[in-house]
Amino acid sequence: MNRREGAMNQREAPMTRAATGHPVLETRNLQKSFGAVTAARDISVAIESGARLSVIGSNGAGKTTFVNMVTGYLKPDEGTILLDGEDVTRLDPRRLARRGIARSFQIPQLCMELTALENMLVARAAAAEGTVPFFRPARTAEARDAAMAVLDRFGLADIAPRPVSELAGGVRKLLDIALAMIGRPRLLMLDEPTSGVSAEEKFPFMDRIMTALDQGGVTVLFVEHDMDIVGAYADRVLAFYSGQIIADGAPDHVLADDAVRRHVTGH
Ligand SMILES: Nc1ncnc2c1ncn2[C@@H]1O[C@H](COP(=O)(O)OP(=O)(O)OP(=O)(O)O)[C@@H](O)[C@H]1O
Repeated sequence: MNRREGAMNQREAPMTRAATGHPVLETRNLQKSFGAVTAARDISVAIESGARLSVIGSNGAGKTTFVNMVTGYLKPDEGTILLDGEDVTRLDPRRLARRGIARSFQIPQLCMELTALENMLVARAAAAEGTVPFFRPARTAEARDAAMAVLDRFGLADIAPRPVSELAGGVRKLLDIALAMIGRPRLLMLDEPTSGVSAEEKFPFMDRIMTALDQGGVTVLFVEHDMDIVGAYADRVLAFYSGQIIADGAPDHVLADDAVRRHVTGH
């Protein structure tokens, strides 16, 4: 059974993966404005361990603002962020990364001149030390083995010695996610993982990512505009509109919601 068939079955019995306990992440009444624009209004949500949660919404709905607040790139004006029950609202991205929140970006954040493996070693040292030691990537055999194990999980072992500048866009995206996994995060945020991936490639691409992430035992939150991908790979969907969550639940339920059809999917 591939991931897509698995996801179909999950939709009949949504959230089965989520039955493992307390929320990894909880936000309470998050508020953020930019001048007259309210980008987050009273965002309260609990994300359970093991979830595959997709964040959807049209342009400007507040998805990135939410992800940026949870990963420490933006400070909320009001509200609280709890990681495993601990208040982390004021922590910066580096400290949050060390506490187990990792993210990938729509445009991969990689060092082009370094090889894939060297990028992994820099990321590993950064995860361990909390700084980005460009001139001191982790070089022990243990660090190398750990980096190769993560590359292997993503099917990237063969490109380990190649400079990132030589790699295709899709491979760079995979490497960026592998990089985020090197610190063994508890929660991984993916920003539009399939953007720029062709229609034929997007399902195999997501299968590869999700299989690798399943092995890593990480809770995943992904921002996504492609509803086929959302329907196939999420077990829960948060729909944003105008800085608010307008629907939250299993994909079938959220994608059939009238307000979501009106404001998000455009049906
Ligand atoms: N740094 C900023 N300064 C001013 N306004 C901002 C800033 N960041 C976001 N906004 C505004 O906040 C609102 C929410 O933006 P946000 O980027 O969170 O939406 P989004 O759902 O991620 O959209 P997209 O899908 O286009 O990335 C928008 O009106 C946006 O213009």
